[in-house]
Amino acid sequence: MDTLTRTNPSSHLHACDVWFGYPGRPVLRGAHLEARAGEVTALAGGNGAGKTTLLDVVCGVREPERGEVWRPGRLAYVPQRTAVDARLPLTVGGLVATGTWAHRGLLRPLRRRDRATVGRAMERLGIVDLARRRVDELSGGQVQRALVARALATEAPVLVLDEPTTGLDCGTRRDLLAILAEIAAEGRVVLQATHDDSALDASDVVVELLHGRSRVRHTVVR
Ligand SMILES: Nc1ncnc2c1ncn2[C@@H]1O[C@H](COP(=O)(O)OP(=O)(O)OP(=O)(O)O)[C@@H](O)[C@H]1O
Repeated sequence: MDTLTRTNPSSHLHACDVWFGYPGRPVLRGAHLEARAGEVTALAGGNGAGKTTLLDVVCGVREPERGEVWRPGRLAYVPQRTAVDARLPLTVGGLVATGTWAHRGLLRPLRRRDRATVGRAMERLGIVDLARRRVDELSGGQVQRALVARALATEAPVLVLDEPTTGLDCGTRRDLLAILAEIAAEGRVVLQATHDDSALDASDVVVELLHGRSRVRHTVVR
């Protein structure tokens, strides 16, 4: 079998020689990606380069035609905000609480521990005051923060985000990037696909996708 997906005994997320295409459209042609615990890794590349496709493969949403993917345990995926149906009939608190389903099981009531996890995630993203607001009444930046809080509430060791800063104002973008750096510093893997220069600058490692292959563009030594 050419394709292999494994749980990584180390704390790194790793994709090796990944091939994937849509019908009649090859996209990934031997892409490699490594994202280490404790670092923010950015996946860069022009429109249509295959960033979302590679994230989908890395997260297990799409099965590669060839290649290997290792994941260090559970993973939380924040898709592009525009790919999320913001007409969700949910409050912000309800949305963030769905992040705890992995611990408590679908439709089981929130335990005290789950409520504390949800509260901490909302506090961290500065959205406690939005807890009772409906998601479909929020601005784009507020939805983005709620989605990241939901991912944090999963307590997964790996956080994968697709263009998390797109459409955010300067201050919100800066705050979100600082939060991602803090999350990585706690020993988690943070991987973000991005076009945003400030997000690239704030990342420890930048991997660029070009013609379906990837190369490390730079590693920032802090
Ligand atoms: N569901 C799909 N079916 C067919 N082709 C697709 C599908 N999704 C993406 N593609 C194509 O695959 C290629 C890579 O798309 P992908 O969304 O992965 O790129 P990207 O780097 O994330 O782009 P962007 O920066 O514009 O979001 C593009 O040519 C796109 O048109």
